Order: sequence, then C-alpha cells, then structure tokens
Amino acid sequence: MSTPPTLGVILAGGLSRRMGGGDKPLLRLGDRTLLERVAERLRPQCAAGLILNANGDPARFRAFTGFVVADSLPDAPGPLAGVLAALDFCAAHHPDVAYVASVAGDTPFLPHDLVARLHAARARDGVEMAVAASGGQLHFVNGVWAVSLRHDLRAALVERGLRRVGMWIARHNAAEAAWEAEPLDPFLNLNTPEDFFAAERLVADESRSAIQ
Ligand SMILES: Nc1nc2c(ncn2[C@@H]2O[C@H](COP(=O)(O)OP(=O)(O)OP(=O)(O)O)[C@@H](O)[C@H]2O)c(=O)[nH]1
Repeated sequence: MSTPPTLGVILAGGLSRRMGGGDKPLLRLGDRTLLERVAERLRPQCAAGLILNANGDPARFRAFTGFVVADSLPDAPGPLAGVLAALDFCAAHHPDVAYVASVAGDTPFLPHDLVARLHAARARDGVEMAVAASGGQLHFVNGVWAVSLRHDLRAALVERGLRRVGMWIARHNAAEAAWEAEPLDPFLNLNTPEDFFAAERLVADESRSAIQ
C-alpha cells in the first residue's frame, strides 16, 4: 500500500505542568530544540506539509516554518482539541488531503516510518484511524486520522464532553501499529525535568547511543 498524502501536526497546545510550565517544545535538547527534532523526523513523512498546534501568541514559534494553528474549542482542553484544529485546518486549506498525522511535541525520537506504518495498520484493519504503540502501551496522540472524522470529533468534544482520547479511538476501532521499545522507545516523551535530563544524556553522544 502506498502512503496517502498526509498533513502532519505537532501538538504543542498543552500546559507542560510536570515540566514546570512554559513551552516544552522550545526546550533545547543538545544542539537543537525539541520542536526542531520532532519536525525533522515528521516533515519528510508528510507529503502535504507540517503545521504546529499551539495556543497563545504564535510569535514565540517564529522559528517554525509552517502554519501555527490554535485550538478552536477553548473549553475543550486536551490533545483532541489540537487534533480537531488540525483536521479543520486540513479541510479548509488542503481539500484534496484526506489524512492528518499527529505527534506530541515532546517526543524527540519518533520513528522515521511512523506515518507509513500507521497508514498500513489502518488499511489492514479497514478503519479511519490508527495509533502508535510500544512496550505494550498505546500512544494515543501519535496517530493518523481521516479528515472526515472531524464532524464526529467536534460533536464528541462539544456535545458529549469527551476528553479522553482512549474513549474516542475505542469507538472507532482504531488500528494499532507497534514499535520495539528496546533499546530505545521511539515514543519516549519528556514530561518531567528528570525525563529531560535522561534525554540529554542520550543525545550527549548520539552517534554511540541507540538513537537512529
Ligand atoms: N491542543 C492541545 N494540545 C494539548 C492539550 N493538552 C495537551 N496537549 C498536547 O498533547 C500532548 C500530550 O500532552 P501531555 O504530555 O499529556 O500534557 P502536557 O500539557 O504536554 O504536559 P502536562 O501539563 O505535564 O500534562 C502534548 O503534545 C501536548 O502539547 C490541550 O489542551 N490542547
């Protein structure tokens, strides 16, 4: 199966409470920011381009080359609000593109075959969404989503007050694509200062570490 044209979105709309606030993706990990690392992994996988989902003043992300899209539902906090903003953006600006791939902005070691394998899992199961897994865990926010799901997602967020990604993907029988978690989990996400220091040690000598 060939990978359909896909718009990528980096989710950076969270509050980073466990990291002490601020914009986690703008933290510098080694010689570049988390955002740069995530973008350089995802951009080549997304033929329709890459956007960033973030709230507040977009000027702080001026180093990002691409649109910055804010949540359109301020009362619906959580990553699904960012996914909805990206699906709506895709429908408005890329009407010929049927899929969005989302990733968390604090996940610097994402697989290079993320989008292709998510689409392969989705096609295998004949469904409209797929999410990533590793080490027996689902990584809900790293997934591909049909743009046509946006009406259902908006209704779920607004009318049913849905907040948990797991509930929405269960309703749609999301396909799963799994990656090895050893020697390095590609979905390692940096939530706390301790996570960040561990990642700094990993990138201190990238050529000798498990980072690919
Ligand atoms: N658009 C949007 N994205 C969110 C929201 N909350 C979390 N995210 C994104 O979802 C992904 C996973 O978020 P978490 O790590 O659970 O939350 P976080 O805000 O980054 O960090 P904590 O506040 O420490 O939980 C990250 O990419 C976040 O930017 C939100 O309210 N809106």
